[in-house]
Amino acid sequence: MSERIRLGVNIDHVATVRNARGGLYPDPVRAAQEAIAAGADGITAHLREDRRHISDADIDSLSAVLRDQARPLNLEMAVTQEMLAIALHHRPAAVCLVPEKREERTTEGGLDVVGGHNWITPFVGRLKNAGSRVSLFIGPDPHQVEAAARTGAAVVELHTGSFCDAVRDRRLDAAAADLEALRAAAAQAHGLGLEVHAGHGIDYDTVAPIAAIPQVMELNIGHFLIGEAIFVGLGPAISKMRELMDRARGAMA
Ligand SMILES: CC(=O)[C@@H](O)[C@H](O)COP(=O)(O)O
Ligand SMILES: NCC(=O)COP(=O)(O)O
Repeated sequence: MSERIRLGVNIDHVATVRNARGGLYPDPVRAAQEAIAAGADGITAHLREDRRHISDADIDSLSAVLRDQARPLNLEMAVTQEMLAIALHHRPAAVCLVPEKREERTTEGGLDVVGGHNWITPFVGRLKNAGSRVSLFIGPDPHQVEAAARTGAAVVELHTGSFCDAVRDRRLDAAAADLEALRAAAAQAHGLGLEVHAGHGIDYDTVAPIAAIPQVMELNIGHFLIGEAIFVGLGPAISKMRELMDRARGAMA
């Protein structure tokens, strides 16, 4: 399996910069349009309960603009009634259910689907009935993968944060173990009929081994690309990430 791997660009941290001063600049919608023009296959935005970056107005605008451009919005959200109502209103192409803790700096772990099965499953059903493709953001844990398949979700997005942190910190044994866990979880999920995505903390140094996992069909990458855009521009940052993804995939063929 060496189909072209999709790139979803997460624009949360364009909104972080905007919110640092208030006002409207830089505009996440413009970032989404420039990301699409640079080759992104879709846009991911995380509407957090505390609205620390992406706002409800951003989601309103992104929904309209991406629908007009026939590009998917992947709305990341917590499993709450508030977020469900927002998702049912916008009916985005994709919804990714993620865990949230108010005190966290960023998403720390994956969704506990094993523990939350009874309330996650009907939540998935409501979103599917509204026409959204539902993804569950989970760690590369075989029990979580199996539970995710039982919810009726179409996709699992594997949390790559532990692997990326280990590579950054040069903890090579931990990185190897994390990569093996990602590979095993991807194969297991695919075998259960789930589409496999991956994301969190991916940068130029970590994208290749993740993109080389044959079952992975989409990467969602944000913080690093927005940071790199400060130095080289969003388009060139995305183009380089795209090239690294395609090279990793091509090496598999
Ligand atoms: C789920 C995930 O890993 C990210 O997409 C998430 O959006 C991270 O949260 P922040 O963007 O707030 O860091
Ligand atoms: N789900 C992962 C995502 O959308 C982007 O995560 P990051 O690259 O901002 O860490």
